[in-house]
This record gives sequence, structure tokens and C-alpha cells, in this order.
Amino acid sequence: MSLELKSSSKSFGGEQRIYAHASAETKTAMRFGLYLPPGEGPFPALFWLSGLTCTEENFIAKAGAQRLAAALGLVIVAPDTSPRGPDVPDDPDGAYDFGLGAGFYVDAAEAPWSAHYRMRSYVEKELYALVLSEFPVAEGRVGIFGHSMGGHGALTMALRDPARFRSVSAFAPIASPMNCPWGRKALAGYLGADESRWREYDACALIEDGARVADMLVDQGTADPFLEEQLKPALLVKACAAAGQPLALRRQEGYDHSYYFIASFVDDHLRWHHERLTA
Ligand SMILES: N[C@@H](CCC(=O)N[C@@H](CS)C(=O)NCC(=O)O)C(=O)O
Repeated sequence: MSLELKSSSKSFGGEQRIYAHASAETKTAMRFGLYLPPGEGPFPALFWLSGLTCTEENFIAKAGAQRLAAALGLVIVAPDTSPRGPDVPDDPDGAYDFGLGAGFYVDAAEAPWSAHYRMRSYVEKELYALVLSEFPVAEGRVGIFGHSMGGHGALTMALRDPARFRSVSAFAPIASPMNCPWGRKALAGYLGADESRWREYDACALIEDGARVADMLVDQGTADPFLEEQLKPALLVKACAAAGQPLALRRQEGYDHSYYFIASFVDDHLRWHHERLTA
């Protein structure tokens, strides 16, 4: 598997890099950001999953995670949010919430999406294996976090396989895609009408069906414009309470959905993961 280094910039003694490679899962070129802290490693690593409309660049440019990642010695991997390229179909109306920039971290089952939209397997299998084989990352010390659509991706990936992703947190996650317009559009489009197939892509349904992680940290801004209609953290609170699943949900007064919110609390998340990945 050949990796092409697209850029590398020194940051807090380490390097913020962007790579491209040919993905066997998506059958397209894929890009990801990778922060490499100073030192030799092996380091614990965090996967960051971004939200709707993002590429591999939003988190690395806006979250301000490099300073503490350097100090703690954390690798952070930030993939793009969908396959892209001339052969990749987009939402027929060009909407931002489906298709390009909106892969929803699923393996699509419906044509024409199924040919390329395989962000679940891309992240869980291909990129995970690539990062472990090509970079100084300590096996078994990998966590995952994300924002909005990516918060949904992080929660569902950790719940499905807590041994692969040993720590999990989220900013303003889509708590239950089966129960909001963004999620219902994506799951119906990528997976088809049979809702029983949607459950493995819904954090609340996974918890109801018995999936567990050791604990999870979720930050949610109270001034987030998507809170009531799309994100619905109360559904996650309810599912966790009913199942005895530990959840640290923090309602952050006055914060919106933006990267200004993420940057305000990203250090707490890095520390949360570092503690668990080095225990
Ligand atoms: N109304 C927004 C919805 C998309 C949105 O808020 N995206 C969030 C994730 S759900 C984001 O991270 N945007 C990119 C950024 O803020 O850098 C738009 O049309 O761009």
C-alpha cells in the first residue's frame, strides 16, 4: 500500500501531515491528516471523525489539538468524510447532508452508493491497519472521537468493537440517526428501507441491543442550532440509563455547533483518551 505525502508542517515539535493513498475499500484516492508528535513512539493514537461537509482539513486546521497532542505524545488521524472523485455519485440535488462530504461512516448496500461509499470499512479496517503498519502507533492503544456525523461514527464504531477502539468521546454527536432527518435520509439512501439493517449504525439502538463500552464522554453545546431536531442527546441519555451504560454528558452553556466549541473542549477529550489509552 503506497502512501503519498501531500504536505508536512512542523507543529509544536511534531509534524502535521496530510497523506493520500489508493483505497481498496472505496476504490478511490483517500486523504487523511496525521499528527505525529515529537519523539520516537510507539504512541497511543486517536482517530477523529469529522462532520457533514468536512474534509481531512477541518479538524487539523481549526480544532487546535496539536499543542496538547505533542505534549501528551498522541498520534491523531483525521480522515476525509466520504470518497470523492469523478466516478463517485453525489446527492442528486447537491444537498450537503448526503453523498460527498456525508458518508455517514456506513458501508452502503444500495446502488449506486455501494460501489464507493464504504466509510465504515475504510476507517475500521483499511485505515486502522494502515496506521498501525506505517506509523509508530502502539497496538491496542487506539481510541476514537468525532463531531456531529463523526460523533455518531465514533460512538457506533467503538460500541461495535470496543477492543479495536479502547476509548471513545464525541462532540455534539447525532445520537440516534434512526430518529432524526439527517440520519433517516442517510440510512435509507445508503442501506435501503429495511430499518432492521440500520441498527448497527445507531448508537442508541446498539446500546439497546446489548453493545457496551467502558465509558463515554460527550460534550454538547446548549446553543447548538441542530440540538433539538438532529442531535437529540436525550435519546442517548435514556438508552444509557436503561442499559446501565456509563455516560459522561456535559451540556456546555451557550456553545454552538462550530469548531470554536470543539476547540474550547478538545483538551479535555485528549486527556480523557490519553488516560484510558495509557492505563
Ligand atoms: N449548515 C452547515 C451544516 C454543516 C455543518 O454544520 N457542518 C459541521 C459538521 S455537522 C462542520 O464541521 N462544518 C465545517 C466547519 O465548521 O469547519 C453547512 O451548510 O455547511
